[in-house]
Amino acid sequence: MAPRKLAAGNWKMNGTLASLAEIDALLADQPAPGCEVLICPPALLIHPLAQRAEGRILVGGQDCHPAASGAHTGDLAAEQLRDAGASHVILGHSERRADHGETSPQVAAKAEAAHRARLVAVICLGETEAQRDAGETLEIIAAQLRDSLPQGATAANTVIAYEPVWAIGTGRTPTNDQIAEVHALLREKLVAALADGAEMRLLYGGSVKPANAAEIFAIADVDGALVGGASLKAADFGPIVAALSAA
Ligand SMILES: O=C[C@H](O)COP(=O)(O)O
Repeated sequence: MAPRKLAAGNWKMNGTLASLAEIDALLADQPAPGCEVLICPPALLIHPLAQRAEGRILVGGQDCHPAASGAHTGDLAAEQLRDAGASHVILGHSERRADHGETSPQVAAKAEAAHRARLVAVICLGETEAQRDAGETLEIIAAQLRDSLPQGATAANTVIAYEPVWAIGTGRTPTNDQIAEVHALLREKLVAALADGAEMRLLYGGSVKPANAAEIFAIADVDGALVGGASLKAADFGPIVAALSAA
């Protein structure tokens, strides 16, 4: 069974080679954290980060193409991420759904490609503010989960991240009850759909900071976080990793 707790950092389109010093600082402060730590940097930094981390943290991509190779200018195959040192790949982030028009069936196809390359797929779901205001959150999340989950998903090869679009990079977070409600729905749907659905890890993402991490990690069925802005600096991500280790 996969270790339960996962602190994942999504650097998005931020960072250069010099930024890898933040990982040195993180590991110097917490050489053996009590949870898995995953950093998903821009693709160009996957290989140098994996070499530098020497297995002490996990490294992931932020997207992959559904095909294993071919004429797809500018895209990256899951096999190439794996070859560079990645073990995970984030898929279906709301920024890719918005910026690149990714649909849930496309996310499922990418996740199947990730699994073929032996990558763990971190599949992101989340409602917009308008959808929440309209009372559609649970319906939207259920539909995204149903359509984004690939054939062959297991607790070992797939992680689900709930990221309300309106909480990403805004400093706003849902209430604990709102997070608990969505995670309970995800758990119920996963248990119904998969033999090991009770074990699949559910991350919360959206304005997770050192100040709110412990409170969020205490919520039922929150097995970790997908952290954006606060994953860029060891001074911010370190306390989040520590809070999850202690949860
Ligand atoms: O993938 C990470 C999420 O988009 C959260 O980003 P944030 O922590 O900057 O709000």
